[in-house]
Amino acid sequence: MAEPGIERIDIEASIHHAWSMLLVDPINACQIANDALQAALQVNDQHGAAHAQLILSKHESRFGPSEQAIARLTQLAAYFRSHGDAQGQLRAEQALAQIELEQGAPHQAVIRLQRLITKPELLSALDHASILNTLSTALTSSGDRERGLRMAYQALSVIRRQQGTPISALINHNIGVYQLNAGNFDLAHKLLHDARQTIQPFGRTSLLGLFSANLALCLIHQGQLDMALKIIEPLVHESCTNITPRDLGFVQSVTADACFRLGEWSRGEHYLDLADTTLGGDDDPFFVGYLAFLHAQLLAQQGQSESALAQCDIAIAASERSHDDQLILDVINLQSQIHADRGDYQHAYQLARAFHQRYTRVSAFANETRYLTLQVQHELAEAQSARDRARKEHAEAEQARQKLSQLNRQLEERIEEIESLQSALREQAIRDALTGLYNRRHLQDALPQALQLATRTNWNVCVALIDLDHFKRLNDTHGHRLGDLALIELGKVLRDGIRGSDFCCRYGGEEFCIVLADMPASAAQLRLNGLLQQLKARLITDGESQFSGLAFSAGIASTDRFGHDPQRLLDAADKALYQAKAAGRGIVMIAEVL
Ligand SMILES: Nc1nc2c(ncn2[C@@H]2O[C@H](COP(=O)(O)OP(=O)(O)OP(=O)(O)O)[C@@H](O)[C@H]2O)c(=O)[nH]1
Repeated sequence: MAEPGIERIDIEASIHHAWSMLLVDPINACQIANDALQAALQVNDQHGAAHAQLILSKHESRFGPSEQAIARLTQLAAYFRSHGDAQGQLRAEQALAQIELEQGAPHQAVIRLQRLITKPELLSALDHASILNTLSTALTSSGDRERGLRMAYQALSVIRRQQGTPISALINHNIGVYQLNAGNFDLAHKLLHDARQTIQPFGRTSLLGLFSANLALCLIHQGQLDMALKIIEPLVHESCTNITPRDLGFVQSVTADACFRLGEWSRGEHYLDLADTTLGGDDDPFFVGYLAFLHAQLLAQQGQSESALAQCDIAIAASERSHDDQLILDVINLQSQIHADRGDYQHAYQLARAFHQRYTRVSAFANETRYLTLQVQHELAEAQSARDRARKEHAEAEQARQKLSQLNRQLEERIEEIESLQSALREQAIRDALTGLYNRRHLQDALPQALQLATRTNWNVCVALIDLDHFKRLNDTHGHRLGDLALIELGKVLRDGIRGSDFCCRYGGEEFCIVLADMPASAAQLRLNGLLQQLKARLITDGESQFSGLAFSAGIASTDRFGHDPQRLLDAADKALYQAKAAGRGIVMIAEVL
């Protein structure tokens, strides 16, 4: 059995591909969707199957019986809703709105579509633009032309980064049709021409038929009949699989129209017959009106004025329903001509006046539309530049914020560096470089502090001065290097031999000082004697010479005898040290008050 993970990716990719092709190459899109459906059913992928069916149903709604499509799309919309698939639901509902629109229920379509865009931020640009485009057509069909136009331009602004795509062509085309109906032929020509150019590379699709038919209709209104025929006639014999019956019927009708206006009556009649067959039974008011008008032209030319006028009445009624002002003007004009040809000048005159009144109204509307178009474009451009400005400001603020936090980081690093440098310097200032012990400067700060603490805690503190014996001789005999090593060794013995709360420092030269807290003088003497023995036992060597039996003399002064004045204690300890030296060295003496 196939690996389900792999099938899932294939199905998803196929569905995505089919969606993107549905507009321009529906036959191929359906083939791909069908394959995806089979694959999805095989691996029991309900989600994939539903999306594939959605594509097939959408196609069916354009090319096949709509009742079946409605039933399937309704089912699919419910399925997507119950499974929380917002995009699936949206696409199914949009397809339903499209059918409602084609079935002449634009109000219903408007309500459905407006529900779909309540949260535009959740839609992809393509889905959003597509819904706005359908909504635009639905609004225009329901008579709200102004909002229809606004929606179309809004759709265009939503996909402004995807110019040249089929959907942008579709939107341009719809605005072109809008301008065509309003009587702004130059603007309509440009939009329809651009839309047709965009869609042409995709081959002979239904869209090419539709866009060409509207462009040809525009050219007819501009009086460029040959050009109109040149564009539309080659598309007339499309097979029904590539083009929807409505689009094909429209192409055939416009071709007939161009022929009639060129005076090519039998050629036009042929195309009108084709259009009748293709559109037979379609009750869309636009097609009903257009076909009736074409028949009226032909009948009038054949001298059957009564039948021609009857067709004109049908055409007027239908185009009033489809809000097609241009067709109404054409029909009134034809009616007037028929009456004039029959010698009924009174009727002809009345109709000419009606034409004139209507024409004035339509022209005013065309002007209003031009103005509205500019206004909408201006509003959208303003909104766009406000959005761009806000985005730029946001980006600049973010950049500044990042720069600031980078500077802060650098500053913090610098401060840390300075602080560690300062503490290294502080440490350096109170440390003796040779032995690593504190130096005399530290003693000057630390001794008064230790004595102050002792006053509060009622401890006895001993200050001991220690001086190496016969150090000069050692230096002279073994050299300064060994002398240094002897100092380092004594430093180690002292540091390792005192408690954590005590401290020792190099007082100067070969002299050291220890401060022992919470200790009577006799205990300090005992401790120092122990250290003396340790030192004596150490072998001091620099690799070349060696020496052992190094000794020191020491004098101890305690607070219980000399009080808490640092200098008095140091002086007393120094005196005791002197006495130890005098007494023969290698002795630890306790200073006594005389
Ligand atoms: N190698 C070395 N010698 C030092 C250092 N500081 C002081 N000295 C030497 O220590 C010696 C001290 O000599 P003296 O003051 O005469 O004392 P002593 O030779 O130890 O004799 P007594 O103290 O009387 O036992 C001098 O020769 C100094 O040069 C040092 O950092 N390294």
